[in-house]
Parts: sequence; C-alpha cells; structure tokens
Amino acid sequence: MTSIDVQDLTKVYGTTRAVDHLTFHVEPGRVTGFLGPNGAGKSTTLRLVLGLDRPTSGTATIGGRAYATLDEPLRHVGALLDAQAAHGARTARDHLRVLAASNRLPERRADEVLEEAGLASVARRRVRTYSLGMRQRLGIAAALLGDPPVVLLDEPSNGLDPEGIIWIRELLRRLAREGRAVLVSSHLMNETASFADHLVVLGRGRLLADMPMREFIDARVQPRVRVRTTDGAALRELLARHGYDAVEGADERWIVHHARVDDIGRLTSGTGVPILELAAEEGTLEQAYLDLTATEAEFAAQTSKTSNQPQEA
Ligand SMILES: Nc1ncnc2c1ncn2[C@@H]1O[C@H](COP(=O)(O)OP(=O)(O)OP(=O)(O)O)[C@@H](O)[C@H]1O
Repeated sequence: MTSIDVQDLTKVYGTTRAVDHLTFHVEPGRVTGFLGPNGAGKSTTLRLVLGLDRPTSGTATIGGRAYATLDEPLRHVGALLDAQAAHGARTARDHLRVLAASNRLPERRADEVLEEAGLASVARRRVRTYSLGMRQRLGIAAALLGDPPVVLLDEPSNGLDPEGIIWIRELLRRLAREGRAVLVSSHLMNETASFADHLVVLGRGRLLADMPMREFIDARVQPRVRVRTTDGAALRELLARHGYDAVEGADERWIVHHARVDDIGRLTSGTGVPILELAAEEGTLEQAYLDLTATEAEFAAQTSKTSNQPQEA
C-alpha cells in the first residue's frame, strides 16, 4: 500500500512562503480532497510531490521515495496538473502510446485508458482539435496509464460536462475502493463533497485541517432540524420551553437550530402537536469550508493589523 508523505515541507519563492512547514499523509483506500483559497499553496505542494520543483526544506515522498528516484514513474503515480500539457499536433492515441513506451508499458494500455475516459471514438483525432473537457479526459487517461497505486489530480472536473462530472466522481470512488491513494484538489465544494472521504485544507501555505470530511463538517456546522406542522405556535412554545430556538420558514416549515432529529422527535411525540414532516438538515462542506476560511481570514486581518501598528518607543 503506497501513501504520499509530506513532511515539514516548505517552499519559499522570493518573499512568498508558498508552502510553510506542511505535514500530512495521503493514505491509500480513500479519496483525499485538497482544499484552500487561491494562492494557499496547493499547486506548489503537488509540484513538489511530483519533483517539478525543489523544496526549500522538508520532504515530499511517494511510498517513501522522492519522485525523481522512481523508475518508470507512471507505474507509481498518475498525475493531472495541466490538461494543456499534451502535444497538439499528435493524436490522443499517439500521445498516450509515446507516454506508455517511455515507461515500458504495453501499447494496449493507451487504448484501454482511452476507452475508460470515454475518448475511444475520438482517439485518432489531433489533440489540438479537442475541447477543454476532452483534454481534461485525456489528462486523466494519461494519469491512469501505468495503473498506479497513487493518483494525484488538480481540478479534474474543470471543463467537464454533467456526464463527465458524474464519471469523474465514480472513477475517483472506484480508484479509492481499489486501494489507491487519491489526492484531488478542487474549488468546487459540492463536487468535493460527492467524492472525498478525507480532507486536507491549506491556508497561506499552512495546514488548517486534516480529518475525515464528515468530522470536518460536523465540527463546524451546527445540526439543524426541519419540522413541518399545522400548529406553529404550539410547536414554537413547546420547543422554547425546552430551550430550542425555532425559526419559521415557508410552507409551515420550521427550522430548529442546534438540534438533532432524535431529540426533537422524542420531544414532540405524544404532545398533540401535529408533525407532518421531521428531517435533519445536514451541514454542507461549503458551509464548513467558508466558516473555516472566514475564521482564518479574520485571524490574518487581526494579526496583520497588530503587526502594522507602530511600535511604542
Ligand atoms: N514559480 C513561482 N514563483 C513565485 N511565486 C510563486 C510561484 N508559484 C507559486 N507562487 C506563489 O506561491 C503561492 C501559492 O501558490 P499556489 O499556486 O501553490 O496556490 P494554489 O493553492 O494552488 O492556488 P490556486 O487555487 O489559485 O490554484 C502564491 O502566492 C503564488 O503567487
């Protein structure tokens, strides 16, 4: 089982600390979503893992080895960083056959991954005629070529149509089920929520969170319950008596904050308040992520305000 291990990794460009003492592990058998605002250091980290840049300090290894020391690297790690990387004058099939040959992979792998990526019918077209979504599919096909235990994708849904988005979601889940370590960066929270088991969140080059996705959401978004009743006044009065705050929404629906469905169900049963619907309102990844990054931005604003204040003599 192969993991990606990032250990005390730092990358400084001039005066910018793109990555700052970062430590995390991407474990096999799950999809890890890699999140963070623009400029947080995600791409830099991915480039360091892939040996495309040198760390200022620290290490980034795959199965305990630096990328540069891997023989036939496509057999160890498949990556999509830049979907424009393929040579436009080549056909998709030739592009993949050249890549396969350079890693001593059988030629048939090119056709297999083209099929898998839904590109079999356009495999003999030149890449320059490809749409953004087709290039993206080709980049993902290239990442799968060596059947690698580690897969690393930067914004894989970029440019994909709705069918493509479902395809990538199912592909990522399957790769994880097969025991591979899968790291996926994205700015699309709904998308990430649909495929990630685990999250690594960066902010200004530092680690903000490294935990299972469910735990990340539950820690940041208070549970709420939706109740529909024909007697809102009685419901509100009952809930208030037990310390719950209920807010009226549309269509006789009420939202009870900081509450769980089991508790509200027990409380209302046998009271005579007519309950037509009772449901948990799950917190979303987007809510949790925005909460975290807002706290982080506030912290940054406060610290920079403090540090900009003139020093007393
Ligand atoms: N080659 C470079 N030279 C100088 N600065 C760089 C270089 N590459 C990245 N940076 C800086 O490092 C920081 C991190 O950038 P990076 O591209 O890793 O962030 P990111 O999280 O991938 O952002 P995005 O979500 O916008 O892609 C930014 O401030 C960026 O300007």
